[in-house]
Amino acid sequence: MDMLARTHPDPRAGDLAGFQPGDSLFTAQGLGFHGRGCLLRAAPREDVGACAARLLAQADELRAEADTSEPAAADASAARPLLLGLLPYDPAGPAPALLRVPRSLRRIDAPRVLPPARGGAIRQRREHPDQAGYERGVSAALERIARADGLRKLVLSRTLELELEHPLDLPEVLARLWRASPHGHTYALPVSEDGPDYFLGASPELLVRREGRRVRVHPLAGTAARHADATEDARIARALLDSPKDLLEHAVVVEAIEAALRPLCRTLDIPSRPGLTSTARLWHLGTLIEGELADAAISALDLAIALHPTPAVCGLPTADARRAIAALEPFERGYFAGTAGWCDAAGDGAWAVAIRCAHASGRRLTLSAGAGIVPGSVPELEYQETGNKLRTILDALGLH
Ligand SMILES: C=C(O[C@@H]1C=C(C(=O)O)C=C[C@H]1O)C(=O)O
Repeated sequence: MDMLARTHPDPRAGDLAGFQPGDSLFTAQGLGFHGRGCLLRAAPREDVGACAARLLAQADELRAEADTSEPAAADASAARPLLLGLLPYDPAGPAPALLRVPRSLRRIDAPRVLPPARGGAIRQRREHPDQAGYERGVSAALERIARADGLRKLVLSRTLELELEHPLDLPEVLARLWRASPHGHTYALPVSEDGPDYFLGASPELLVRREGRRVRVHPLAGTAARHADATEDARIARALLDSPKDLLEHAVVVEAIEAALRPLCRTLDIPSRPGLTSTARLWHLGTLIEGELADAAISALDLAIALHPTPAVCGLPTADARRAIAALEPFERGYFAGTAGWCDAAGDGAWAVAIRCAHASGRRLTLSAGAGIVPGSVPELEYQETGNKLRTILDALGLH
């Protein structure tokens, strides 16, 4: 019985060369899950938490049935059913939550495919909104915050729409993304039934990881562009650690995460000041928060739902920021600023904030990036910051 095929028939195990349209990928800290096919999936509009529990319980039952009729699995890791998922920024928006228990799953520990030195070419590009439109949006956001009716921060984003010479070559592009950020989270999930549309990216930001009762969250907020000269780069990093505007942007995120986690944890360790996290192009303020769950029944996905969206991608208070973003951004975020990750039947898992990403549909690609707006934000600098974030994903995709 082939209800839960244990490994892909592809002989090149461990190699992304076997990645096919319709497959899913999520990697975190050098460990990747490559899923193929779909054994079980969420029903449209089903409650995400309840649905995940139902899918994993069903997958467990199917595994138990398969166990009685099949020899023991060669890959012990496959014995625990696991779902790969992508949740949209707005749970009430048009993009549905995607949760899938893959028909077969394998663990891969390195991309191995060698991407060519040069990537794909861009035929057309359009910024939406354009620079003037984005900067007007930042000014309008600052006015809303200055009204002193409660809104303290909002994250305003923009998109870059591209038409490419050729559709993305997925194995190549995923290897490129993974290599570009080996310590981050590389993800690629099909957003259509048969797999031609993908949402993919390489996020430096961990929304939440759960291992048993241990919980880890690593929010990033507050950004500065890096410099090629090492002395200047170090000066920029020190200045970021002392920037009142960036410290405020960051503190708001930590405050919201503490409010969400405190009731769920019996211990919670929150450093009093942020540290630094770097990517190839950017410095970020980051705070590593660790805790111990009060109730081991709370899964990684439950935690992701409780935390999402943090003010790193939305704002504070959340409901006010959501409304302001809907009024000021002239596009639907879809899966951008949502979360991508995995969860197993024991409740363990990891979810990344879905940023530094692209929605790919044939030769069309939509990239999105946002920046936190607080008192002291300067419209032109926020435009540049979102440009640096967009360049990160363009570089990682090998586009020029
Ligand atoms: C919203 C994005 O990034 C988030 C916003 C940041 C900021 O405003 O400084 C930094 C890291 C991320 O939490 C993005 O990359 O699009």
